[in-house]
Amino acid sequence: MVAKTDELLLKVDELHTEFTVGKRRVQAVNGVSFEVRRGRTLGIVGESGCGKSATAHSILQLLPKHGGIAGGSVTYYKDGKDIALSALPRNSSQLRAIRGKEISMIFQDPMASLNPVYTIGNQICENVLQHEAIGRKAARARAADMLTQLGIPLAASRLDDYPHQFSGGMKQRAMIAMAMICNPQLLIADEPTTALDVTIQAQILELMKKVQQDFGTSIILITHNMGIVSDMADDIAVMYMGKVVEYGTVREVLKTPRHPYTRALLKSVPLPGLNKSERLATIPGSTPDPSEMPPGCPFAPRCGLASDVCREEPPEVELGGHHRARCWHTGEGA
Ligand SMILES: Nc1ncnc2c1ncn2[C@@H]1O[C@H](COP(=O)(O)OP(=O)(O)OP(=O)(O)O)[C@@H](O)[C@H]1O
Repeated sequence: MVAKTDELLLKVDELHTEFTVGKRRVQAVNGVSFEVRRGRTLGIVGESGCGKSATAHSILQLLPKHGGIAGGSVTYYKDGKDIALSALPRNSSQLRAIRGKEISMIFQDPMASLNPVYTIGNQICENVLQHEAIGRKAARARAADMLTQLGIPLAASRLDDYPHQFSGGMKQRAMIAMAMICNPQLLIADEPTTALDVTIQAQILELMKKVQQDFGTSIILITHNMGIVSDMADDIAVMYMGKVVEYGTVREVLKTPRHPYTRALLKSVPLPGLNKSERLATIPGSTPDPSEMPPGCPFAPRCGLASDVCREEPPEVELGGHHRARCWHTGEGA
């Protein structure tokens, strides 16, 4: 079992990512900062459209042509050196060498990422053949071993199957195998279980925990599900309208949430030991259009604590430890 540490692996600092849609400019990521430490899981949580995926895709610059990083930085710490990932051209050989080898991603929908015309084995081996000086036979053996570790019976013979011969849960395991085959330092999992039924969801999440324990992989887990975050993550970044509004360890954020949005999110999901006796609440109102953001705090129109001061950009308040929240009213309403 590999221990969790406090050593920095990735730092995202004041990241801005924009998309241009016709004449509109969408600020999908609007000054996001967080850290990922070795062997730990950071959960990024927030409602649909708050910029979770755009943040994840910005780390490896996996953005469409009409999108790009407009400010801030992403730094990867490797063997005592820091590499400014956001400063590398998106098709540079340096960035390509990191993608899939040191930092890899798994996506929500395995069907969108698995190619139907290639066998599972070919697709898993491709990654390792691309990044390592290894023969096809050795790559196949490693792929079979990885699938076995991920609980696929008779893995060596299943390598010749095509994606349509795998069930949903098996496809997601194959995706994890593809992402893990090069033993990356960081695995970014973007809603990895949303498309699966709850039993398989639980199995896949357990597998990700095991992979982390066995290999010491850091994980960024993106989800809209606070329950999954409370179960899986060590640290949490709560996002709202392209910003991290609260950040800290799971204990700091779940036990003493200080942003009204985090509190509202927590009241809207059943969490063991946290809100047993309370009725679940919904968050009133809806998120504003990201291309027409109101001035000041974007949550103010939906917030019970909002006052005149919230028309101004809220400060990021340091709350002790790693805990911080972006709000004028962090001391109220607990
Ligand atoms: N390829 C794109 N082109 C244009 N706008 C985009 C693109 N991808 C995301 N956006 C916009 O950026 C904002 C953030 O989207 P993003 O997908 O990052 O949110 P999310 O929190 O991951 O949502 P979900 O949970 O629904 O996946 C949204 O307003 C979205 O419409």
